[in-house]
Amino acid sequence: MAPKKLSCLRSLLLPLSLTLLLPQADTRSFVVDRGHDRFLLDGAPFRYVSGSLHYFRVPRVLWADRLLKMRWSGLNAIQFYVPWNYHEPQPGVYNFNGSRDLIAFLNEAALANLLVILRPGPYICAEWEMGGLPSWLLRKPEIHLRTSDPDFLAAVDSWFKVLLPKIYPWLYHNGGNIISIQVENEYGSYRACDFSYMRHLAGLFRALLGEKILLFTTDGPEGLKCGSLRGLYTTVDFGPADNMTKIFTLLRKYEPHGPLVNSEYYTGWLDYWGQNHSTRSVSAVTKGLENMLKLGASVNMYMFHGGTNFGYWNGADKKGRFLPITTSYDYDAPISEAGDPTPKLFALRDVISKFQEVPLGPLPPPSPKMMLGPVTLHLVGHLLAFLDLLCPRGPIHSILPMTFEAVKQDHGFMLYRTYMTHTIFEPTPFWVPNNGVHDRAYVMVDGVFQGVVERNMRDKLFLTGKLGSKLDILVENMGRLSFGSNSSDFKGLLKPPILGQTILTQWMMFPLKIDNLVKWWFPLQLPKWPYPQAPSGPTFYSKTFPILGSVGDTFLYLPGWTKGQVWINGFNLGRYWTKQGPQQTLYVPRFLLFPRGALNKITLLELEDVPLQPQVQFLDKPILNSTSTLHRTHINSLSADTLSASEPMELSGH
Ligand SMILES: CCCCNC(=S)N1C[C@H](O)[C@@H](O)[C@@H](O)[C@H]1CO
Repeated sequence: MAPKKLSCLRSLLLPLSLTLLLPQADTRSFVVDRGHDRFLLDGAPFRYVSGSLHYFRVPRVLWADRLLKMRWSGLNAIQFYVPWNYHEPQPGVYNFNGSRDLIAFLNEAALANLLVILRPGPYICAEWEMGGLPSWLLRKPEIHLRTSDPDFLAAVDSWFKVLLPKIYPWLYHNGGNIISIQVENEYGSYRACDFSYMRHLAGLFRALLGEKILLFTTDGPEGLKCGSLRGLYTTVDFGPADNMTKIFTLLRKYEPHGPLVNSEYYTGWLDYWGQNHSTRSVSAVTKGLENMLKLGASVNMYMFHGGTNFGYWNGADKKGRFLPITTSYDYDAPISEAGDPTPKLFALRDVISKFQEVPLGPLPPPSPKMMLGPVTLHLVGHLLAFLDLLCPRGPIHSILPMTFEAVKQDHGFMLYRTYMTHTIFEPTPFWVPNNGVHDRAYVMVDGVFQGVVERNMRDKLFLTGKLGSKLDILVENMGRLSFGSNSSDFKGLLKPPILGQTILTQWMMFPLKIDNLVKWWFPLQLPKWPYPQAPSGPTFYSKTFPILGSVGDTFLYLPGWTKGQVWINGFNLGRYWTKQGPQQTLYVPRFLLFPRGALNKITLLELEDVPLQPQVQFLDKPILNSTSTLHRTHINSLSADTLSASEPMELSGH
């Protein structure tokens, strides 16, 4: 719905007298009043108290619920990114449908009476796959991302010439709810410091959005030098533990007048697989917010609702080593991953209420939760048994291994196959030089799982084999660097592996379309397993099951499983890594599940080791803070009723 119609809708909802007072598009304005260090909205002093949520981490059916809760919390604005790679999956192919319907999300925000601070990038960071940049940019391996590299700018121009005209009608002065737009993202933290790039972006935004919209930049205090640009309003980001006075004083060097703005006030923090769950205390977060509001600053809380990295969408950081982000983006945010208000939300609402009106009326209750299980899964088959279906076009042949990007495989998995050129009797070291496994390699000889070689790790495998034995290497893309990348994060085998003294050549690459197989081909007439031993390593498990009671949000718990990917009724729920933690459960929104006895289907691709009992549980609470060592104690501490089945179900096997 275009904003003009929207304002008509609003005029229907409001008493006529008030409608006459509503400013029409020609008198609407959102500007910086440098004389009084404040914003003006329609000419009146205005301060935003905003919160971030990412439509791309929340299924569309849940958008209205989350936005209502944010409005009720006392926010008058929301802030969100637009991930380029979410909307342009292939060059020139655009997707703004379903959970990618950006305009529908803007409309939902308007209906919730929330203004919008939009951050369209082109780079967004956000712990999102490649910081929002599409991986197909890397099909030109020499491209210099986030610079005035002509190849990069050509792709950026082409994308923004599609996106920006879509949001133009939604600019506040045109009758919409977008009050400001960020150019790039923390550019000052990027090594390039390419001012012609930033000037190009600013010019493009002005050309496509006009002169009225407020354009701004956001940087940490150390990034202001390279991240700010004349003509763009300068803002900062910092968290509760940072020195607000010092940072705002530094900001004044760039914006001597105008409102103080913290565009990312961290209410929590991100999680990496294998590290402890991050939290920020309620007291610290609320104290910091109050101090900023007392100064008259406008603040956006990052995140107010984090959501989930479904599918393969998580990004990664590099802090000495490669650190993939977890599937949960709970962020210890005021609204939990499952959409439930936390004590932090109520505490923040109390602070906001000291400075501006907060809506009255009850907050919607937490969503209904459901426990179920245990559900015992059955072996569907080894990944290699489905190779023809997973790679219907057959393999690509090359003397040296090719990257995911070179074969146009954006996400997920690729199988690399070669044959042993001589018999190896003694266990012989196998490795990939220059840390060239991006990111995890599951190694098999004639279908027998040998172990894992992973990025950052120096460990080697020791292999034996016969002349002509198949050497299969399943490589998993764990998500491209979203921050801290001084070079492009190509995926796959970046160097030819070495076995003993032999550089392995003559490769076949099988880009695997696993999601298609799970969605369309299961249940299958099981293909014959061609090897004598039982399948080990990458294997599919599955089960169909009815839900006899009422359906609710639930948290899939996979005790004893190691690492893999999960689909529920064909929806890619994301990665699990029980062995690493800290996340032990995956959020399952209730709308994914069929009620009243209809059959639901869970499918796992377990990449390493399967528990003796291939069971999973559906819990009514998440477990996000149990690293592998902690996990055992945690599981012992869970009350019996949480762990044991609520009641065993009659499971119809398929
Ligand atoms: C280790 C953090 C990497 C840098 N990211 C930082 S500081 N952040 C700023 C960045 O702009 C935002 O998109 C988020 O990525 C946020 C962390 O949640």
